[in-house]
Amino acid sequence: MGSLEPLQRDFEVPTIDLSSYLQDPDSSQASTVVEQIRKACATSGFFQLTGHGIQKTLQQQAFAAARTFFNISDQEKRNLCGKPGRGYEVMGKQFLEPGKQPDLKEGFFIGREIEGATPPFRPFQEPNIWPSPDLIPESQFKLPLLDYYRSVSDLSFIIMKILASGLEHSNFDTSVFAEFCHEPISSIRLLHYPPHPDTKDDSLVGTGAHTDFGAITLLLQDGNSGLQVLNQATNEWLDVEPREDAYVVNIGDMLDVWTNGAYKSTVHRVINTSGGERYSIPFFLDGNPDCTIKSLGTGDSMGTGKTYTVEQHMLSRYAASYK
Ligand SMILES: O=C(O)CCC(=O)C(=O)O
Ligand SMILES: [Fe+2]
Repeated sequence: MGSLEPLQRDFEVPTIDLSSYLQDPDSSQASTVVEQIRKACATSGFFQLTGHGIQKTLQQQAFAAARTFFNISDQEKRNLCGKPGRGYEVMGKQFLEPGKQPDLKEGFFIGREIEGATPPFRPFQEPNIWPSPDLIPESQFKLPLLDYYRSVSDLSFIIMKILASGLEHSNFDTSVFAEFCHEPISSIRLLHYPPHPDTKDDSLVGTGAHTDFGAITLLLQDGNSGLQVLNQATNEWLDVEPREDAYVVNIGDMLDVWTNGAYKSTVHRVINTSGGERYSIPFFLDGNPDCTIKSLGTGDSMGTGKTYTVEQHMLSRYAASYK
């Protein structure tokens, strides 16, 4: 076996078909899927997932909901702003890349619905904010989006299992993943990018260069290009093909820390040069708020001796990237 360091030419975003794993996770085809995912996460930290079992009609309903929402008036959207991770986020509210202008995108966050929750609410656990049914009927927004949320959330737990299986022969204790997936902070975010106003002005970005905060992200794209991943070895941006049938799955900072970089959280950005409007819907699995983020290997390989909870980590990342 050669060096474990990935070669530069291995930096790619492969497409991986999950169907054999879903049919029988103990089959030999399923082990191939586990290995393909492990390898992708150890190199670019990104892959596209097909055969994931999420219905095309549900995905289309989620995009239709996003289009309807972003078309309502500016004032009506602003009335639906909320705490971090909930409701409407105005254009330019997030500022991900120092040295660039604020992100040219608007968004709408939906978190896990918590039955019977009463105040005071912990951060990221506030009730969702919904447009009044007179503005957008529940059948066109709230209901399909909650359905969509549950489906992608279930898929994210399956991917966490696969990522744990991929580490079976390492010294990482992945038993914490079950706790992490219990009552997690997680959200879907409807995103709308207007056409890029001036492709010659490189201070303008749709989503500035960043790494994701949580464990994994499952992103649905609308077929418009714009997402790029940074190959740090060559300092080149790799375009991610906008496939409507696939989820772009990527590793976030928590998993990178847990695995000492065995799974990589890679810098990415969006520049909407598609010429038209671009919509995307990321799902972020950020985990149980009380879970600790530190190396799961033996010894304190982070060297700092510091540990953070999911909640502390999320609060500090939101504070750093929101105006
Ligand atoms: O819109 C996209 O394609 C990616 C968005 C993204 O990277 C994020 O929200 O973290
Ligand atoms: Fe991201």
